[in-house]
Amino acid sequence: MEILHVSAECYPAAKVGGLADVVGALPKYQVHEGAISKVVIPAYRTKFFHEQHFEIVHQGGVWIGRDWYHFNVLKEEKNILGFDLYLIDIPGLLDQPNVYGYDNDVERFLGFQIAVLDWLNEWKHLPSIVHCHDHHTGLIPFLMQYGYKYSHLKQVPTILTIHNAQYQGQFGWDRVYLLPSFDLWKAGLLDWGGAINPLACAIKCAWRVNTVSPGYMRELLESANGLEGLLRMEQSKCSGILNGIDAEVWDPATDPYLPAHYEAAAFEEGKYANKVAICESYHLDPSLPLFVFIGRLVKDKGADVLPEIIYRASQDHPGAANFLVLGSGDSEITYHLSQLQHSVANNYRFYQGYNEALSHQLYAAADFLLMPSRVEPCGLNQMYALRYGTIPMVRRTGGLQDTVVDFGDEGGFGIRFEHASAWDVGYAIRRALVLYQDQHQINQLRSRVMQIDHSWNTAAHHYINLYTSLK
Ligand SMILES: Nc1ncnc2c1ncn2[C@@H]1O[C@H](COP(=O)(O)OP(=O)(O)O[C@H]2O[C@H](CO)[C@@H](O)[C@H](O)[C@H]2O)[C@@H](O)[C@H]1O
Repeated sequence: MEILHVSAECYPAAKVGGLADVVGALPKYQVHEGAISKVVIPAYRTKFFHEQHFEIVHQGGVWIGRDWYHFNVLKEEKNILGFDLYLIDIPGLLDQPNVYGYDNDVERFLGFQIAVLDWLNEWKHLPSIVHCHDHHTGLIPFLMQYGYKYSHLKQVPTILTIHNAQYQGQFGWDRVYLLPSFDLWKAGLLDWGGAINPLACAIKCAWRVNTVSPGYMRELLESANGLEGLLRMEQSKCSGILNGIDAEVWDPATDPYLPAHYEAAAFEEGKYANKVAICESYHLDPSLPLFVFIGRLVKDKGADVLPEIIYRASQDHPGAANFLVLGSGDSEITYHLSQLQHSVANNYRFYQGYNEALSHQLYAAADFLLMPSRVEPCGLNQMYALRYGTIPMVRRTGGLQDTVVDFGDEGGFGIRFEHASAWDVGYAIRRALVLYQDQHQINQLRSRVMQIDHSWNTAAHHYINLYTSLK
């Protein structure tokens, strides 16, 4: 079986968030399962692009409306990720340092998709599956079915994985001329709500659709940023498969970013050494419980309530806990988090920006990880926290609900709350502080959570079963 994953991100080549982690790990585990799994992403000008070696395996040209671009398909030479990685290099379109955030993102990702299909058209054999991730690749299932140039690819099954249905990549019909010619009788498949909607189009045209947790799949049928009705209509081909984590990259026993290593059998000394290292760097008292937040600073992650949560906790329990936030995103949230450093001077630090090394160090150093997400399709952070012996504190939603059981319930190990409000999270923090006083109990929980297996083994198997059902 040969699978081609098409995505905008893949760790470590290009990462903005969890999509990269999934596309950087799932194929590796599929290779372990005996499949041939390949990944193709755009050739952004990232550190990885400059540092690795590539060979050109295909050359072509794409029309985006009236503009013509030459493109190269590059293959990473040494197979350092454990699977074949291909980059679509389109000078003038994709040769930028960042993944998203340009005025011409519509043209950039259209160019990427068209180049992938043009390249695929030239393969001497066909892959068994084309697996598309999120809206940046959402027009591929449609074009494989109805694009005149790609009739050769009609029989290849397509899968869409929805990592986040909030983002759909819509653009106006005035730009339909950017697409390669297709059967106009099928134009309705591109449309949702009067615009071209790549995510909606993929939900209609992919052979199977899945989300990254069963809980999120159920939620989307009720509320999916306008796509709930469509998902209900297509429900028979939809399912939820819980993400895993790359247990080789995320392993406190070997993680190269950590100053001290540890494992479940003997974690206390090593985990504490990581906490001391972070507290020294950030001038915090290591004897206090450390609460961290890591993630994109957007409302969906509940980041807008963090300032109030932290301020209130510092008022209700003066000098009893430390907070450290690592993130970047919305400018208003960033401003409030920065300002908070003046009012909670001794017990709160804010690292604004993206820092992969620091994120690993924080999962290891923290006692508690805060995730007040309003929307969380799966969430990887809570699984990384568990692996590093850190107790996750999560809102009861999506994949968080599927992976974290409250320690007050039978077999539980985390802290759950209902609402992304300062009141609810404040109560959860109160419970965490009481738990922290009982070092025996918290150590038992830490030891237990470190042993939970969230590796990709199970999920990789589910995906292979899904592909096999399409043969
Ligand atoms: N400032 C920063 N510095 C360093 N690292 C940072 C960082 N901000 C975030 N990260 C890292 O980015 C990843 C975030 O992953 P998530 O799954 O939580 O979120 P995301 O919303 O991006 O993904 C979407 O896709 C994934 C994958 O399917 C789903 O789990 C999720 O629910 C869905 O919203 C983690 O590896 C985290 O450590």
